Amino acid sequence: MSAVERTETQAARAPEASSTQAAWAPGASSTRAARKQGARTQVPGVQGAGARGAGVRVRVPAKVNVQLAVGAARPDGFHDLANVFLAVGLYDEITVTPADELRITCSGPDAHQVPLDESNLAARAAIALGARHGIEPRVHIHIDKDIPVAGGMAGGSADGAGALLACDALWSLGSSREELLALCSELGSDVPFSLLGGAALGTGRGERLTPLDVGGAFHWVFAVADGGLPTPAVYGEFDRLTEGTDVPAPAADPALVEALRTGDPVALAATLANDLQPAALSLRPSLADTLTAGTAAGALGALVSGSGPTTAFLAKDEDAATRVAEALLASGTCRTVRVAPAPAPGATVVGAEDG
Ligand SMILES: C[C@@](CO)(OP(=O)(O)O)[C@H](O)COP(=O)(O)OP(=O)(O)OC[C@H]1O[C@@H](n2ccc(N)nc2=O)[C@H](O)[C@@H]1O
Ligand SMILES: Nc1ncnc2c1ncn2[C@@H]1O[C@H](COP(=O)(O)OP(=O)(O)O)[C@@H](O)[C@H]1O
Repeated sequence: MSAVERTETQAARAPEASSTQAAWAPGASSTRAARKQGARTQVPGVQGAGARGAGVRVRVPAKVNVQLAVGAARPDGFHDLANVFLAVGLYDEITVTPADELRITCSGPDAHQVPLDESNLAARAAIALGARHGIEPRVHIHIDKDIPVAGGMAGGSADGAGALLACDALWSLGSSREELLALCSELGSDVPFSLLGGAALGTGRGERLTPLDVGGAFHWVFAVADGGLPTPAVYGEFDRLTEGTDVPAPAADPALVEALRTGDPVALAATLANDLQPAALSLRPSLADTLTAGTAAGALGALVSGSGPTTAFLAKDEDAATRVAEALLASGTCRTVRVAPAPAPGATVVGAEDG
């Protein structure tokens, strides 16, 4: 097998193989809630999930921001964006099964970096959905994490959207897409897109989505850096770097939207843009070497993914992506590389699990 890890060949990991776990009770149970929970073990549309103790497994993609136009800081501390999201084929899998109390476990190479308390976005999603419907979130949430943590690829958001969809199915709530998207936007600016997938323009703080057409497959290489970059720190550095300047209102680039629509990688590469890139490079200057290495290896375009520190490289085709990935690995300018196609579907129920 090539030195380049391919997402398609990754073996499924069992929830039991988790490397970290934690449990807590989110509050006293109400009788009504307990009754509701007990009555809702059937998952419509998922074969074999009606048995007591069965769970729901959901797959959720990572994202790259092909355009991230950032406006000035708003009074609430957020920034207005024109955020063109593209979902890529790197996935976390979230499995939710009935349990005595809310419990969260995580497996995967970066599992030790994932918080296992109520700050975990998957836990927050289960609590929020339960609260809306008077259900105690007595579930075991297992995250099989393949998306780099704190890497600008929305891994936490993916887990939030995945847990929401999985709990909705487990509890047979049948929430509409609009209801789920509204809950997602309460969890975080990027969470609605993790549910939607494909490509979309995010306005406001990124949570108001307009789906975009994508006319073909794009082949991406991601260089994963050592350590993460906290998103608030990168926005803070953006504010510092733009202080005293007139920050224009963010707007989507029509040429980029057209490049997505026609599936043209050369045109997309020419229009890639990330206003957070100078801030990420200011906080992590070594990322410039990674960008240079990928470009020298033949990438059509290169940019920091969102707030970083993952860097993203658009290749002409699958073979070119493999060559860029191998050159990046050999350059020693990143911790690891991943190859992934785009677009990828949003959060999807992929099966039932025995409890
Ligand atoms: C930069 C982006 C690009 O898609 O993603 P990442 O690269 O981190 O994955 C997003 O804007 C991150 O979205 P997300 O990570 O969901 O952010 P949130 O939880 O809503 O906010 C975390 C913090 O980021 C800052 N923030 C976020 C969104 C926004 N439009 N303006 C901001 O200033 C704020 O400081 C906020 O307190
Ligand atoms: N389920 C989760 N997976 C990963 N990180 C999480 C999760 N829940 C909360 N977090 C927190 O969110 C932070 C950002 O992680 P992540 O979403 O992976 O990166 P980014 O915001 O750069 O896309 C992490 O440092 C971690 O503290």
